[in-house]
Amino acid sequence: MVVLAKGELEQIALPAAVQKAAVPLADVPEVDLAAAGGGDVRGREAVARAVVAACEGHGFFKVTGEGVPTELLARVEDAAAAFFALPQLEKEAATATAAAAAPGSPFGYGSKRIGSNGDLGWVEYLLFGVTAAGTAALSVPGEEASSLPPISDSLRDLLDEYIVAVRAMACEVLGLMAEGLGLEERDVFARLVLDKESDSMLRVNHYPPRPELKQSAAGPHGRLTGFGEHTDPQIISVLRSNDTSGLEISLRDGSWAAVPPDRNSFFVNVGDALQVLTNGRFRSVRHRVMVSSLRPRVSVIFFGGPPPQERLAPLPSLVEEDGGRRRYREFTWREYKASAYRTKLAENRLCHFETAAHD
Ligand SMILES: C=C1C[C@]23C[C@@]1(O)CC[C@H]2[C@@]12CC[C@H](O)[C@@](C)(C(=O)O1)[C@H]2[C@@H]3C(=O)O
Ligand SMILES: O=C(O)CCC(=O)C(=O)O
Ligand SMILES: [Fe+2]
Repeated sequence: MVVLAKGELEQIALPAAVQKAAVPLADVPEVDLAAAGGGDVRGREAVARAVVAACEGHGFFKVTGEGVPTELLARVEDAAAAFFALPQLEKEAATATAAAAAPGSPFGYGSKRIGSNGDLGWVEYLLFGVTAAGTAALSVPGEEASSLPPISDSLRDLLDEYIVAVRAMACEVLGLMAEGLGLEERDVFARLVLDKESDSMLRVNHYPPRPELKQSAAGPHGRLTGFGEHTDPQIISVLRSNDTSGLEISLRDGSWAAVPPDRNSFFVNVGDALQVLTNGRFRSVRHRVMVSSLRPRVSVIFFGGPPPQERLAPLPSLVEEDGGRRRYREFTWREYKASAYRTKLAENRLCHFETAAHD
Protein backbone atom coordinates (compact mmCIF):
# COMPACT_ATOMS: atom_id res chain seq x y z
CA MET A 1 0.00 0.00 0.00
CA VAL A 2 1.27 3.50 -0.78
CA VAL A 3 1.88 5.42 2.41
CA LEU A 4 2.26 9.15 1.94
CA ALA A 5 5.16 10.83 3.70
CA LYS A 6 4.50 13.71 6.07
CA GLY A 7 3.54 16.80 4.06
CA GLU A 8 2.54 14.85 0.95
CA LEU A 9 -1.21 15.03 1.62
CA GLU A 10 -0.82 18.82 1.77
CA GLN A 11 0.53 18.72 -1.80
CA ILE A 12 -2.66 17.01 -2.96
CA ALA A 13 -4.97 18.98 -0.70
CA LEU A 14 -4.32 22.61 -1.39
CA PRO A 15 -5.97 24.94 1.09
CA ALA A 16 -9.12 26.53 -0.34
CA ALA A 17 -7.51 29.96 -0.16
CA VAL A 18 -4.88 29.15 -2.81
CA GLN A 19 -7.17 27.35 -5.22
CA LYS A 20 -8.50 29.18 -8.23
CA ALA A 21 -12.21 28.41 -8.51
CA ALA A 22 -13.42 27.02 -11.83
CA VAL A 23 -16.59 28.24 -13.49
CA PRO A 24 -18.76 25.68 -15.32
CA LEU A 25 -17.85 25.45 -19.03
CA ALA A 26 -21.01 26.72 -20.68
CA ASP A 27 -20.05 26.15 -24.31
CA VAL A 28 -18.59 22.65 -24.58
CA PRO A 29 -18.36 22.20 -28.35
CA GLU A 30 -20.32 19.12 -29.41
CA VAL A 31 -19.73 16.97 -32.47
CA ASP A 32 -22.29 14.41 -33.63
CA LEU A 33 -20.43 11.69 -35.53
CA ALA A 34 -23.71 10.21 -36.78
CA ALA A 35 -24.14 13.38 -38.87
CA ALA A 36 -20.73 12.74 -40.48
CA GLY A 37 -21.34 9.14 -41.40
CA GLY A 38 -24.66 9.14 -43.22
CA GLY A 39 -23.36 9.76 -46.76
CA ASP A 40 -24.50 13.40 -46.73
CA VAL A 41 -21.40 15.23 -48.05
CA ARG A 42 -22.52 18.66 -46.86
CA GLY A 43 -23.32 17.25 -43.42
CA ARG A 44 -19.87 15.68 -43.19
CA GLU A 45 -18.18 18.90 -44.24
CA ALA A 46 -20.07 20.79 -41.54
CA VAL A 47 -19.00 18.26 -38.90
CA ALA A 48 -15.37 18.46 -40.11
CA ARG A 49 -15.48 22.26 -39.82
CA ALA A 50 -16.94 22.02 -36.30
CA VAL A 51 -14.16 19.61 -35.29
CA VAL A 52 -11.48 21.99 -36.58
CA ALA A 53 -13.10 24.98 -34.85
CA ALA A 54 -13.15 23.07 -31.54
CA CYS A 55 -9.50 22.01 -31.91
CA GLU A 56 -8.48 25.60 -32.63
CA GLY A 57 -10.61 26.91 -29.77
CA HIS A 58 -10.47 24.98 -26.51
CA GLY A 59 -8.61 22.00 -28.00
CA PHE A 60 -11.39 20.00 -26.40
CA PHE A 61 -14.86 18.84 -27.42
CA LYS A 62 -17.63 16.38 -26.78
CA VAL A 63 -18.44 13.55 -29.17
CA THR A 64 -21.83 11.86 -29.52
CA GLY A 65 -23.34 9.50 -32.08
CA GLU A 66 -20.18 7.41 -32.28
CA GLY A 67 -21.99 4.08 -32.09
CA VAL A 68 -19.96 2.43 -29.31
CA PRO A 69 -22.49 0.06 -27.69
CA THR A 70 -23.79 1.59 -24.43
CA GLU A 71 -23.94 -1.88 -22.95
CA LEU A 72 -20.15 -2.28 -23.43
CA LEU A 73 -19.55 1.10 -21.82
CA ALA A 74 -21.68 0.23 -18.81
CA ARG A 75 -19.88 -3.10 -18.39
CA VAL A 76 -16.46 -1.42 -18.56
CA GLU A 77 -17.50 1.09 -15.90
CA ASP A 78 -18.87 -1.65 -13.62
CA ALA A 79 -15.82 -3.88 -14.06
CA ALA A 80 -13.46 -0.96 -13.37
CA ALA A 81 -15.40 -0.02 -10.22
CA ALA A 82 -15.28 -3.67 -9.10
CA PHE A 83 -11.49 -3.79 -9.65
CA PHE A 84 -10.88 -0.66 -7.58
CA ALA A 85 -13.13 -2.02 -4.80
CA LEU A 86 -10.69 -4.93 -4.27
CA PRO A 87 -8.41 -4.91 -1.22
CA GLN A 88 -5.24 -2.87 -1.80
CA LEU A 89 -2.88 -5.86 -1.81
CA GLU A 90 -4.99 -7.66 -4.40
CA LYS A 91 -4.92 -4.61 -6.70
CA GLU A 92 -1.16 -4.38 -6.46
CA ALA A 93 -0.69 -8.12 -6.99
CA ALA A 94 -3.12 -8.12 -9.90
CA THR A 95 -0.79 -6.21 -12.20
CA ALA A 96 2.63 -7.09 -10.81
CA THR A 97 4.01 -8.75 -13.95
CA ALA A 98 7.72 -8.59 -14.71
CA ALA A 99 7.26 -5.98 -17.43
CA ALA A 100 5.07 -3.70 -15.35
CA ALA A 101 7.32 -4.02 -12.34
CA ALA A 102 10.46 -3.19 -14.37
CA PRO A 103 12.12 0.01 -13.16
CA GLY A 104 10.76 3.00 -15.03
CA SER A 105 7.74 1.20 -16.44
CA PRO A 106 4.68 3.42 -16.15
CA PHE A 107 2.36 0.44 -16.58
CA GLY A 108 0.28 -1.43 -14.06
CA TYR A 109 -1.63 -0.34 -10.98
CA GLY A 110 -0.69 2.90 -9.24
CA SER A 111 -2.01 4.81 -6.31
CA LYS A 112 -1.48 8.52 -5.57
CA ARG A 113 1.87 8.64 -7.37
CA ILE A 114 1.57 9.81 -10.98
CA GLY A 115 4.60 9.20 -13.20
CA SER A 116 8.04 8.97 -11.67
CA ASN A 117 8.88 12.59 -10.98
CA GLY A 118 7.14 13.14 -7.66
CA ASP A 119 3.61 14.09 -8.77
CA LEU A 120 0.86 13.15 -6.34
CA GLY A 121 -2.90 13.02 -6.78
CA TRP A 122 -6.01 11.71 -5.06
CA VAL A 123 -6.30 8.94 -7.62
CA GLU A 124 -5.61 5.28 -8.22
CA TYR A 125 -5.29 3.89 -11.72
CA LEU A 126 -4.48 1.12 -14.15
CA LEU A 127 -2.24 2.05 -17.08
CA PHE A 128 -1.76 -0.23 -20.09
CA GLY A 129 0.09 -0.13 -23.38
CA VAL A 130 -2.13 -0.87 -26.38
CA THR A 131 -1.00 -3.54 -28.82
CA ALA A 132 -1.68 -3.61 -32.57
CA ALA A 133 -4.46 -6.10 -31.92
CA GLY A 134 -6.10 -3.53 -29.66
CA THR A 135 -5.36 -5.30 -26.41
CA ALA A 136 -4.46 -3.85 -23.05
CA ALA A 137 -0.85 -4.87 -22.35
CA LEU A 138 1.57 -4.18 -19.56
CA SER A 139 4.51 -3.68 -21.93
CA VAL A 140 4.88 -1.57 -25.04
CA PRO A 141 5.23 -3.19 -28.48
CA GLY A 142 8.86 -3.96 -29.22
CA GLU A 143 9.87 -4.04 -25.57
CA GLU A 144 10.04 -6.99 -23.21
CA ALA A 145 6.83 -8.94 -23.67
CA SER A 146 4.77 -9.71 -20.60
CA SER A 147 2.20 -12.38 -20.16
CA LEU A 148 -1.27 -10.95 -20.43
CA PRO A 149 -1.98 -8.84 -17.38
CA PRO A 150 -3.39 -11.02 -14.64
CA ILE A 151 -6.21 -8.63 -13.90
CA SER A 152 -9.53 -10.39 -13.99
CA ASP A 153 -10.24 -11.96 -17.37
CA SER A 154 -13.56 -10.19 -17.61
CA LEU A 155 -12.04 -6.72 -17.10
CA ARG A 156 -9.24 -7.49 -19.56
CA ASP A 157 -11.62 -8.80 -22.22
CA LEU A 158 -13.88 -5.79 -21.80
CA LEU A 159 -10.96 -3.37 -22.09
CA ASP A 160 -9.76 -5.15 -25.23
CA GLU A 161 -13.22 -4.76 -26.78
CA TYR A 162 -13.37 -1.15 -25.61
CA ILE A 163 -9.95 -0.30 -27.11
CA VAL A 164 -10.95 -1.58 -30.55
CA ALA A 165 -14.12 0.54 -30.51
CA VAL A 166 -12.58 3.70 -29.09
CA ARG A 167 -9.52 3.55 -31.35
CA ALA A 168 -11.79 3.31 -34.41
CA MET A 169 -13.71 6.33 -33.12
CA ALA A 170 -10.51 8.28 -32.45
CA CYS A 171 -9.41 7.57 -36.03
CA GLU A 172 -12.76 8.71 -37.44
CA VAL A 173 -12.32 11.98 -35.52
CA LEU A 174 -8.71 12.30 -36.77
CA GLY A 175 -9.99 11.80 -40.32
CA LEU A 176 -12.50 14.62 -39.83
CA MET A 177 -9.70 16.86 -38.55
CA ALA A 178 -7.67 16.24 -41.71
CA GLU A 179 -10.73 16.86 -43.90
CA GLY A 180 -11.63 20.04 -42.04
CA LEU A 181 -8.08 21.30 -42.49
CA GLY A 182 -8.34 20.61 -46.23
CA LEU A 183 -5.38 18.19 -46.16
CA GLU A 184 -4.98 16.00 -49.20
CA GLU A 185 -3.82 13.01 -47.21
CA ARG A 186 -6.99 12.25 -45.25
CA ASP A 187 -5.35 9.61 -43.08
CA VAL A 188 -2.30 11.69 -42.21
CA PHE A 189 -3.18 11.64 -38.48
CA ALA A 190 -5.20 8.42 -38.23
CA ARG A 191 -2.51 6.25 -39.85
CA LEU A 192 -0.17 7.07 -36.97
CA VAL A 193 -2.60 5.67 -34.42
CA LEU A 194 -3.54 2.69 -36.61
CA ASP A 195 0.10 1.76 -37.29
CA LYS A 196 0.98 -1.64 -35.83
CA GLU A 197 3.83 0.02 -33.91
CA SER A 198 1.59 2.81 -32.56
CA ASP A 199 2.50 3.77 -29.00
CA SER A 200 -1.02 4.15 -27.66
CA MET A 201 -2.14 3.66 -24.06
CA LEU A 202 -5.25 3.06 -22.02
CA ARG A 203 -5.70 4.49 -18.56
CA VAL A 204 -8.47 3.73 -16.07
CA ASN A 205 -8.61 6.28 -13.26
CA HIS A 206 -10.52 6.04 -10.01
CA TYR A 207 -10.88 9.10 -7.82
CA PRO A 208 -12.18 8.00 -4.44
CA PRO A 209 -14.55 10.43 -2.72
CA ARG A 210 -12.69 13.11 -0.83
CA PRO A 211 -11.84 12.04 2.71
CA GLU A 212 -13.90 13.11 5.69
CA LEU A 213 -13.72 16.86 6.12
CA LYS A 214 -12.24 16.60 9.58
CA GLN A 215 -9.24 14.66 8.20
CA SER A 216 -8.80 16.76 5.13
CA ALA A 217 -5.88 19.13 4.89
CA ALA A 218 -7.93 21.05 2.30
CA GLY A 219 -10.21 22.41 4.96
CA PRO A 220 -14.01 22.37 4.81
CA HIS A 221 -14.31 24.10 1.42
CA GLY A 222 -11.09 23.01 -0.20
CA ARG A 223 -10.65 20.60 -3.04
CA LEU A 224 -8.11 17.89 -3.54
CA THR A 225 -6.05 17.61 -6.67
CA GLY A 226 -7.08 14.33 -8.29
CA PHE A 227 -4.81 14.62 -11.35
CA GLY A 228 -2.71 17.77 -11.52
CA GLU A 229 -2.78 20.15 -14.47
CA HIS A 230 -1.03 18.94 -17.61
CA THR A 231 -1.31 18.48 -21.34
CA ASP A 232 -1.37 14.98 -22.84
CA PRO A 233 1.77 14.28 -24.89
CA GLN A 234 0.12 12.08 -27.55
CA ILE A 235 -1.91 12.96 -30.67
CA ILE A 236 -5.42 12.52 -29.31
CA SER A 237 -7.02 11.49 -26.03
CA VAL A 238 -10.56 10.13 -25.83
CA LEU A 239 -12.12 10.19 -22.37
CA ARG A 240 -15.23 8.60 -20.96
CA SER A 241 -16.32 9.03 -17.36
CA ASN A 242 -19.16 8.30 -15.03
CA ASP A 243 -21.47 11.08 -13.88
CA THR A 244 -19.10 12.51 -11.27
CA SER A 245 -17.64 15.95 -11.91
CA GLY A 246 -13.98 16.89 -11.53
CA LEU A 247 -12.53 17.43 -15.01
CA GLU A 248 -11.47 21.03 -15.66
CA ILE A 249 -9.85 22.62 -18.68
CA SER A 250 -7.71 25.71 -18.90
CA LEU A 251 -9.08 28.41 -21.19
CA ARG A 252 -6.95 30.69 -23.32
CA ASP A 253 -7.11 33.47 -20.72
CA GLY A 254 -5.59 31.10 -18.14
CA SER A 255 -8.82 30.64 -16.15
CA TRP A 256 -10.16 27.18 -15.33
CA ALA A 257 -13.53 25.87 -16.48
CA ALA A 258 -15.29 22.83 -15.01
CA VAL A 259 -16.56 20.37 -17.59
CA PRO A 260 -20.06 19.15 -16.66
CA PRO A 261 -19.82 15.34 -16.60
CA ASP A 262 -21.77 13.43 -19.22
CA ARG A 263 -21.75 9.66 -18.98
CA ASN A 264 -23.42 9.41 -22.40
CA SER A 265 -20.68 11.16 -24.36
CA PHE A 266 -16.97 10.97 -25.06
CA PHE A 267 -14.63 13.92 -24.63
CA VAL A 268 -11.70 14.49 -26.98
CA ASN A 269 -8.48 16.34 -26.09
CA VAL A 270 -5.95 17.57 -28.62
CA GLY A 271 -2.50 16.34 -27.48
CA ASP A 272 0.97 17.86 -27.84
CA ALA A 273 1.89 15.81 -30.93
CA LEU A 274 -1.17 17.09 -32.80
CA GLN A 275 -0.34 20.67 -31.84
CA VAL A 276 3.05 20.11 -33.49
CA LEU A 277 1.67 18.42 -36.62
CA THR A 278 -0.75 21.31 -37.11
CA ASN A 279 2.03 23.87 -36.55
CA GLY A 280 0.27 25.15 -33.45
CA ARG A 281 -3.09 25.64 -35.15
CA PHE A 282 -4.70 23.06 -32.89
CA ARG A 283 -4.32 23.61 -29.16
CA SER A 284 -3.10 20.88 -26.83
CA VAL A 285 -5.48 21.53 -23.95
CA ARG A 286 -4.22 21.89 -20.38
CA HIS A 287 -6.54 20.02 -18.04
CA ARG A 288 -6.76 18.62 -14.51
CA VAL A 289 -9.10 16.73 -12.23
CA MET A 290 -10.17 18.22 -8.90
CA VAL A 291 -11.92 16.12 -6.27
CA SER A 292 -14.58 17.79 -4.24
CA SER A 293 -17.31 15.26 -4.59
CA LEU A 294 -18.46 12.69 -2.10
CA ARG A 295 -19.02 10.30 -5.02
CA PRO A 296 -16.22 8.37 -6.77
CA ARG A 297 -15.20 9.39 -10.27
CA VAL A 298 -14.21 6.68 -12.74
CA SER A 299 -12.73 7.64 -16.09
CA VAL A 300 -11.26 5.65 -18.96
CA ILE A 301 -8.90 7.40 -21.35
CA PHE A 302 -7.47 6.16 -24.65
CA PHE A 303 -4.30 8.01 -25.63
CA GLY A 304 -3.62 7.63 -29.38
CA GLY A 305 0.11 7.93 -30.02
CA PRO A 306 2.40 7.48 -33.03
CA PRO A 307 5.05 4.76 -33.46
CA PRO A 308 8.27 5.48 -31.50
CA GLN A 309 10.38 5.95 -34.64
CA GLU A 310 7.87 8.30 -36.31
CA ARG A 311 9.31 11.68 -37.23
CA LEU A 312 6.95 14.45 -36.19
CA ALA A 313 7.07 17.91 -37.71
CA PRO A 314 4.55 20.56 -38.73
CA LEU A 315 2.77 19.53 -41.96
CA PRO A 316 4.22 21.52 -44.90
CA SER A 317 0.81 22.78 -46.12
CA LEU A 318 0.02 24.18 -42.67
CA VAL A 319 3.44 25.83 -42.46
CA GLU A 320 2.75 27.44 -45.82
CA GLU A 321 -0.65 28.68 -44.61
CA ASP A 322 1.16 30.18 -41.63
CA GLY A 323 3.27 32.38 -43.89
CA GLY A 324 6.11 29.84 -43.98
CA ARG A 325 6.70 29.96 -40.23
CA ARG A 326 7.63 26.52 -38.89
CA ARG A 327 6.88 26.64 -35.18
CA TYR A 328 8.43 23.31 -34.09
CA ARG A 329 11.54 21.42 -35.10
CA GLU A 330 11.34 17.83 -36.24
CA PHE A 331 11.73 15.09 -33.65
CA THR A 332 10.82 11.45 -33.22
CA TRP A 333 8.04 10.39 -30.91
CA ARG A 334 10.61 8.35 -28.98
CA GLU A 335 12.60 11.54 -28.41
CA TYR A 336 9.55 13.57 -27.38
CA LYS A 337 8.24 10.92 -25.06
CA ALA A 338 11.58 10.44 -23.34
CA SER A 339 11.79 14.18 -22.81
CA ALA A 340 8.17 14.38 -21.60
CA TYR A 341 8.60 11.52 -19.17
CA ARG A 342 11.48 13.36 -17.50
CA THR A 343 9.18 16.29 -16.69
CA LYS A 344 6.76 16.90 -13.88
CA LEU A 345 3.08 16.83 -14.79
CA ALA A 346 2.49 20.59 -14.94
CA GLU A 347 5.54 21.48 -17.04
CA ASN A 348 5.32 22.88 -20.54
CA ARG A 349 6.87 20.05 -22.54
CA LEU A 350 6.54 21.52 -26.02
CA CYS A 351 8.64 24.62 -25.38
CA HIS A 352 11.85 22.57 -25.77
CA PHE A 353 10.86 21.77 -29.34
CA GLU A 354 9.81 25.25 -30.47
CA THR A 355 11.82 27.03 -33.12
CA ALA A 356 13.01 30.59 -32.68
CA ALA A 357 10.54 33.15 -34.10
CA HIS A 358 12.75 33.94 -37.14
CA ASP A 359 13.20 30.27 -38.23
C1 LIG B 1 4.45 13.16 -14.57
C2 LIG B 1 4.22 12.40 -15.61
C3 LIG B 1 3.10 11.41 -15.71
C4 LIG B 1 3.02 11.19 -17.21
C5 LIG B 1 4.49 11.15 -17.55
C6 LIG B 1 4.99 12.43 -16.89
O1 LIG B 1 6.37 12.44 -16.67
C7 LIG B 1 4.53 13.62 -17.75
C8 LIG B 1 3.31 13.25 -18.64
C9 LIG B 1 2.29 12.41 -17.88
C10 LIG B 1 1.21 11.82 -18.76
C11 LIG B 1 -0.08 12.67 -18.89
C12 LIG B 1 -1.05 11.97 -19.84
C13 LIG B 1 -1.18 10.47 -19.56
O2 LIG B 1 -1.97 10.28 -18.40
C14 LIG B 1 0.20 9.81 -19.36
C15 LIG B 1 0.08 8.29 -19.27
C16 LIG B 1 1.14 10.25 -20.42
O3 LIG B 1 1.44 9.68 -21.45
O4 LIG B 1 1.73 11.45 -20.07
C17 LIG B 1 0.87 10.48 -18.15
C18 LIG B 1 2.25 9.96 -17.71
C19 LIG B 1 2.15 8.85 -16.65
O5 LIG B 1 1.21 8.84 -15.83
O6 LIG B 1 3.04 8.00 -16.63
O1 LIG C 1 -9.36 11.09 -15.20
C1 LIG C 1 -9.67 12.05 -15.88
O2 LIG C 1 -10.81 12.44 -15.98
C2 LIG C 1 -8.57 12.77 -16.68
C3 LIG C 1 -7.22 12.18 -16.41
C4 LIG C 1 -6.16 12.65 -17.34
O3 LIG C 1 -6.17 13.77 -17.78
C5 LIG C 1 -5.09 11.72 -17.74
O4 LIG C 1 -5.11 10.56 -17.27
O5 LIG C 1 -4.22 12.13 -18.53
FE1 LIG D 1 -4.72 14.06 -19.34
